[in-house]
Amino acid sequence: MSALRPSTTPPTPIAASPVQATQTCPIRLHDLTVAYRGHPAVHHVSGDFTAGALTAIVGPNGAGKTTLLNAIMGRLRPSTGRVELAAHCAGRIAWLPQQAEVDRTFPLQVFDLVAMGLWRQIGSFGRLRATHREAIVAALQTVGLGGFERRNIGELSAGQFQRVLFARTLLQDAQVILLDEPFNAVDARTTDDLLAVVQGWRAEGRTVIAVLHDMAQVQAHFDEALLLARRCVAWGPVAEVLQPAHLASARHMAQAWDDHAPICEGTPTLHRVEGATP
Ligand SMILES: Nc1ncnc2c1ncn2[C@@H]1O[C@H](COP(=O)(O)OP(=O)(O)OP(=O)(O)O)[C@@H](O)[C@H]1O
Repeated sequence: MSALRPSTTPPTPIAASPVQATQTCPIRLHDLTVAYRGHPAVHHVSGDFTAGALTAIVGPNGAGKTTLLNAIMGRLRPSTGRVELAAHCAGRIAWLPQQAEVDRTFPLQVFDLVAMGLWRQIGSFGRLRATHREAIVAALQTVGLGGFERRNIGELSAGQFQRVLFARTLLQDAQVILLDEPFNAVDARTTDDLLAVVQGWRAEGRTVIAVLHDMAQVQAHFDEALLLARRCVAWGPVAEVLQPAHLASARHMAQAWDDHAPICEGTPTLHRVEGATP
């Protein structure tokens, strides 16, 4: 078994496949409401995600952040409104769920899990060629896990497993990458390494949308923020969204929540701050 520790292996970039540069909005929300058993978790949200930008979705616990990601992925059906995906994004959205959603008892080796990122290229019955194997090894090296190929995923620490999921995402060659609390329960070194991967996606023109709780992280690394408290409190450049008044408003809305509220309780709200640039 390899004795390599990820924290001693600096990430090294692999040759990224080029992303078609486009300014077309990849995802547009049209008055989107998503409810569970009639109770809205995301309520009347409209706006565009900026192409090629890093957007953080922030807000209190229960604000609807994961629900919104699930709606974008098509895993939840809107009650009203819709999610519009640009044509160039069809089938090219990667999704990295919260670790708690992944069953790590499944007997699977790191190499095979990362190889799943090539599914779009290879298909269900395709065979891995030498170039695919090289790409898998390179992706693992990029996330600091060179030598971990034959480890069982159940043997990895939370941080190591998150690196593996990032390696799989690297191979997906997605136009849009959705990350749900990607740095939860991982240490500072791993977070820094994975943030470098995220910055690499940005440099390649990919659109990244991440649910985050660490506001300092958002301010330091992200271009835009969508502040949710079931409704959209503010959406635009990070510095404009993360103002004390907006954060207080989100906290107030969270405290005022009524879990038995009807599905439509007022006029739609939207505070997309204009002038955003990636
Ligand atoms: N499967 C479900 N069935 C019923 N209600 C749900 C379900 N999933 C989430 N909810 C409710 O929807 C609301 C939004 O949940 P969601 O997980 O989207 O919030 P979040 O902003 O991601 O929260 P956190 O920061 O705590 O992860 C919450 O009130 C939650 O209880």
